[in-house]
Amino acid sequence: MLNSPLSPSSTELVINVLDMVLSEGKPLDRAYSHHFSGLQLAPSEQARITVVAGDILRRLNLYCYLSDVKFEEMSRMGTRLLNVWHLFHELDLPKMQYALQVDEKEYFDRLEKAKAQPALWDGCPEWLDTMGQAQLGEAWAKERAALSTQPKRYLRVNLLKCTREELGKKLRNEQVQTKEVEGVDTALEVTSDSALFRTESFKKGWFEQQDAGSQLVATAVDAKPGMRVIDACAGAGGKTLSIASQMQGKGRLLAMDVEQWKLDSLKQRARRANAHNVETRIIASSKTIKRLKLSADRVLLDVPCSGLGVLKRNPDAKWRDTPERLPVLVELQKHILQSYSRMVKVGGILIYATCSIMPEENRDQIDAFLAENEHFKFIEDENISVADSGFDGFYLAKLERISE
Ligand SMILES: C[S@@+](CC[C@H](N)C(=O)[O-])C[C@H]1O[C@@H](n2cnc3c(N)ncnc32)[C@H](O)[C@@H]1O
Repeated sequence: MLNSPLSPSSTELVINVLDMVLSEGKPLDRAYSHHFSGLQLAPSEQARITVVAGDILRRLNLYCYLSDVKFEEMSRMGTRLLNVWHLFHELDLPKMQYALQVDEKEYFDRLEKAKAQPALWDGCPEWLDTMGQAQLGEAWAKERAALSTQPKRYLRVNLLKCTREELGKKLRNEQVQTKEVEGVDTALEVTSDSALFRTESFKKGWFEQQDAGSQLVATAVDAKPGMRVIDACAGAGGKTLSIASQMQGKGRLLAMDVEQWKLDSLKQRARRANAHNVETRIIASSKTIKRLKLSADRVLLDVPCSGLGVLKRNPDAKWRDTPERLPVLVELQKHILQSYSRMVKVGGILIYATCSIMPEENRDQIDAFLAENEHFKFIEDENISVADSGFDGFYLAKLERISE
């Protein structure tokens, strides 16, 4: 975690970030950019602040319990929570001038009680623990624990511009230390606290930051040069760019979404990456899909989902989300599968993916789709487990269209 306490000013920044997320409901990355803008923080100090804020959000209920602070009291009581965080990680307390002190006896009593409550220990809200237990049974406990750990930073090498070895070497010259990720040919893990986006390698489009699990999903598309490929829920193009590099710039890659601003950002990233065969198209109505009937060799449906596989990276989501959102998402996923699968041509492959680890969004969807749809044959699926892989959690299934 850290090997020395935060400075008083960094402690205050952490409290402000937490307050913005918890009281104003702002996403964590927005709170960081708001509070970091205009400050000349060294990249290493910025990294320390994000490590602490991220860890607190991953186990917010635990730290709140240990410090007897409520989520909504962060601006008034945050100094006590931060003191408890330091105590928990066996660090000296930060030297804040006006901090609320910790009653150490009370803290150690609470610590013992917390150890006997695994879900609290893993920073899991009750609704999520109930859901995980119901959907994953015995496998849930290890996923829950893994979701409370600090995520690693991964890069995807842009093979349109360089090899993984070349990227590693260039980054080393720019004081960024990396190591190759076993089993994911396109991935490097960043092992230093460097500011990645200021590097020349980034500006030249040699890499994108992308979790290794997400890279595995994109690799499963297995797009070949010359194919017609559709990425139908492309967002800002994390997977589109990876598919573009599989295609070596040859063939047609159509990136679609319902949000134009995401496609605009995708276009910009595609230019930087030299991904010239990417075309974007907004999904304005069902006609956009109908016009592409039976047209694609590969269709990736990286559907909107609960994001419960990526909570290490987006820990603020579990304090905003509610269980009521899941059935709505499941219906939308069902609709997308039914409707967008029409774009796959006979002999073509449909790849369904989520960044969730819940079977209801994953294999259950595929089983229900296949039960109603004789035109597709199941090829394989994969659960990318947070606990087993160390990456974010994903699901992917591959289906082949066998008839019109
Ligand atoms: C999981 S995200 C995609 C992430 C993206 N593939 C990536 O790798 O960066 C799901 C995307 O689906 C889009 N979406 C939501 N409803 C949709 C719909 N009905 N049709 C197509 N895309 C939709 C969202 O805007 C969002 O960008």
